[in-house]
Amino acid sequence: MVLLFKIGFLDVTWVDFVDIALVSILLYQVYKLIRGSIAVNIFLGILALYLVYLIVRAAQMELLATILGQFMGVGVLAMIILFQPEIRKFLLVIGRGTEFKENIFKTIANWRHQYHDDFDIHEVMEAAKALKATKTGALVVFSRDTELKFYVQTGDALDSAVNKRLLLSIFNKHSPLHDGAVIIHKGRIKAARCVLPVSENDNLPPHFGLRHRAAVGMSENTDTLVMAISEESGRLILARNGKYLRSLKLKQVEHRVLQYLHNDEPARWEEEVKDEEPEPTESSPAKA
Ligand SMILES: Nc1ncnc2c1ncn2[C@@H]1O[C@H](COP(=O)(O)OP(=O)(O)OP(=O)(O)O)[C@@H](O)[C@H]1O
Repeated sequence: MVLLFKIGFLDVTWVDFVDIALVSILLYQVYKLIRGSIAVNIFLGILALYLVYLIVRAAQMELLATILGQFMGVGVLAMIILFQPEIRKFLLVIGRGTEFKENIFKTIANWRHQYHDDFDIHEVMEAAKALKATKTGALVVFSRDTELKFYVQTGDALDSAVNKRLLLSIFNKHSPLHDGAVIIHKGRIKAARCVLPVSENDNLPPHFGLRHRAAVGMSENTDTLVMAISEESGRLILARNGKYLRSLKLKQVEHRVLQYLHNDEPARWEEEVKDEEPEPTESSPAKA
């Protein structure tokens, strides 16, 4: 190994620089992933404990080092349990971003096109327009690649074509199916009344109720695009990868849904989300 310089008894090589750079990137990515959730506090706590352990061990404080060493011994297992949702999310992000996956998608593009032609997005948009106008709460999950069997099973299976009247009937306040979410996959309404995971992100606006938290939570945990319409204000949000867009015009919503379905989303979707205009206050009504 090429020795760059020495600090006391430490031999510093270029590999050490690469090592430090990679660890820094990894830590930053982990921080970015868990930022805003309570997991960040646990992560910082574990990091602080580990640093203390390193110092204690270097100072050869045997007793304290042994006690902290016990914690560190079970640390990996504890971290897997504590960070289970974040690890899932991390692996999902990696899997989603690989070139391999992109190539596969391109290869089967024709098949994808055929299936999306079966699905008339205007039916959903017309339904969304009516739901917003009548302030009818709605939660719709678009799943491009997976059937979401686990979530479908939490509701009532339907397997019907997507059409405006059916969506309006489902979300009608007097319908027994109106509670929970509708899942759309391969141009079919797979199920209604589905229960979605609720986001624990502390940074979501306080006025977000369970419906919106469920939309964001679902997008955190799965590779889906979720649309929520508020019963209180008629406001619509689109959630993706734990982020959300609001104040969108219906044309923009349609565009986003199509981009998602055709796997043609802008690389900077998440950054764009952060730049969205702030939620209007009570005195300034929502635009969407
Ligand atoms: N985890 C969940 N999964 C699926 N649907 C949910 C979930 N949590 C809430 N909902 C749906 O949201 C509805 C309203 O919940 P809540 O009143 O807390 O939301 P809200 O955001 O305040 O309402 P709104 O968005 O209409 O203003 C519930 O009746 C249910 O249909």
